[in-house]
Amino acid sequence: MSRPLPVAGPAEVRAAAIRDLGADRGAVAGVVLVNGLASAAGLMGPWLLGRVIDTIQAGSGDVLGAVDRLAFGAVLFTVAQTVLAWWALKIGYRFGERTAARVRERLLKRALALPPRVADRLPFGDLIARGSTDASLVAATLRFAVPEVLVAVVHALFLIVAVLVLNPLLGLCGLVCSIGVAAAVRWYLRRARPAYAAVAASGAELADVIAGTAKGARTVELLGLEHRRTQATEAALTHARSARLWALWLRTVLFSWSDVSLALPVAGVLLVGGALYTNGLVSLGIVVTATVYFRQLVGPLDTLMLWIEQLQGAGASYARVEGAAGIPGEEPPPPPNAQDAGPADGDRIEVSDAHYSYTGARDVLHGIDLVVRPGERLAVVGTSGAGKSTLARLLAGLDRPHTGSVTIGGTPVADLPPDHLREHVVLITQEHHVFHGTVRDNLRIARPNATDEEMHAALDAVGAAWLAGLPRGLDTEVGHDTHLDGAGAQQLSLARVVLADPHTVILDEATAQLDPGTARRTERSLAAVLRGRTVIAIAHRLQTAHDADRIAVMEAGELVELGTHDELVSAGRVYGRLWRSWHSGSENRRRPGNRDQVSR
Ligand SMILES: Nc1ncnc2c1ncn2[C@@H]1O[C@H](COP(=O)(O)OP(=O)(O)OP(=O)(O)O)[C@@H](O)[C@H]1O
Repeated sequence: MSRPLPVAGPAEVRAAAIRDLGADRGAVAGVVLVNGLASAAGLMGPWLLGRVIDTIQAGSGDVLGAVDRLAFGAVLFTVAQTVLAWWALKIGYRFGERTAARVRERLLKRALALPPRVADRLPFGDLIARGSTDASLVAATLRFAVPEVLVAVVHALFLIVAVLVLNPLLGLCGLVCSIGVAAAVRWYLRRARPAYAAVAASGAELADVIAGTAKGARTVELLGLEHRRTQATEAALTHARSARLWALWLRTVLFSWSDVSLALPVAGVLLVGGALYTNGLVSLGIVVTATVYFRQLVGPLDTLMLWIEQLQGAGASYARVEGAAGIPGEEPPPPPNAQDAGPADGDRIEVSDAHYSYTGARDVLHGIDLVVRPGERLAVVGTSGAGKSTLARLLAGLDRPHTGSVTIGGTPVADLPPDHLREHVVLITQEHHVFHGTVRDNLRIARPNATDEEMHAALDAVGAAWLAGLPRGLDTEVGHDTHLDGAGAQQLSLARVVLADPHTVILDEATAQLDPGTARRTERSLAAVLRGRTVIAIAHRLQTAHDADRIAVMEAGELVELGTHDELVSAGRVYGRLWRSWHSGSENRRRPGNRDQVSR
């Protein structure tokens, strides 16, 4: 079971948010400035309305002319406010898009920088949820929340300051009546953070269960585990649903409470303003202006409420996206000379007293000692679970033993940087991948500076005749312009091996599960790839072991026999027994193409 991925704490999320805002500080300042101007223009409308009322009430001079001028001014300021607010939002949205891209790129870079041995053990569904749902939520929030929140805060501040300047008593009255809103927000925030963290975690758990079922679909089908997997999915769904319902309930209370609270400042200002006006302490125009300002405050405060609620979910997602920085990378760092120097002592592979455990609780390899000579063909045989694939992973540098060593030319293979590693050793399994992009892109993964001639030669070597039929040759988009079948995709990945040109190739089930037709084509391609290289084959057929220079026999995590086919047959121990039982089997079992699986 893989350990859950780390989640960043509030301080780390704050630091990341400040970093993201700081990275585009020009845009942030632009939003605040332009929006400040828009808010200032917005204040003029209600003020001019108050002046209209006071002018009509005074009733002296050219009242109509004065009212016309004031009304024209109000129209001008309203237009100015609309244009400035649109401009502020435009700057804000652009900022949001840039920042969202930055957050996604950061997560992607972190995930890609993880060594395969670390990435392999991560909870797959959780990582996918962070890169998709969480990153999208953070991106959407940054895109809309930052500009809208800034706009609302600036607008609200301007309105409050304007009422305080207009009449401090009315301003204070409005603020006292706003306490209900503050109480609602405080109540909500105390509960919302853990609630949304639980929503995000239960979503990731659900993604993990679904991804696990999809990844192991074959095993689920073979072992009849459908009911158990359905039960696990239902349990995860129930968990996710109750977490979401709790968060929704909190949200419902917040909005009902704040709706009532938002009406109070307007009512308070009207009541106190009415009393002040009746006693001749304030003009009617000022009371109307202050009431309209407090009425207008509902708009930005509503926006802030909405975002406070949304930010809880986005905050939990931000914490999960940033938490990826805390995924432990490598165990011990590679020695400095391993970074630039390749193996010094030839291509000799040496496994010395290697112990390995997946979980830390139980060793699955118990002190393996093995030397593979350059150019040798070694077959590794053994019953299922004996540790063959684990040994293959250590030999390929995908993992390192917790004690002992696995070296190539004297250098620990897991310490070799990826570029050097693939020049020395490549593991071929039946899990080949075709990347979105052209055939050329797919091949240059193995050797970035490969020429067209070299790529054609590599595809030729593995018998990829389909290249000639592609509409745009190496520039054909795989998956878009053309579809490659299983054997074609395997040939493409084998051509990558030819280009990487490693001295050692490790084969683990490269063809074991393929249908006979595909397997035959793939084996022909493989033969071309293996020529002139050291080959370590996890042998699932005794014929493969028979053709090898030497055979290593594994049992329960130990290397129990090592020698040539003839030596092991005459020793009459584990391999000898296997060979005799296979050899004395039916004609049918020896027919070419039939698989005698040693490891099952
Ligand atoms: N990812 C893993 N986490 C925990 N234990 C594992 C993992 N992979 C393999 N094991 C365990 O390690 C032991 C060796 O497994 P390994 O796959 O290396 O054997 P194998 O000889 O290759 O078997 P097979 O022929 O069935 O593939 C087994 O007990 C297996 O259950």
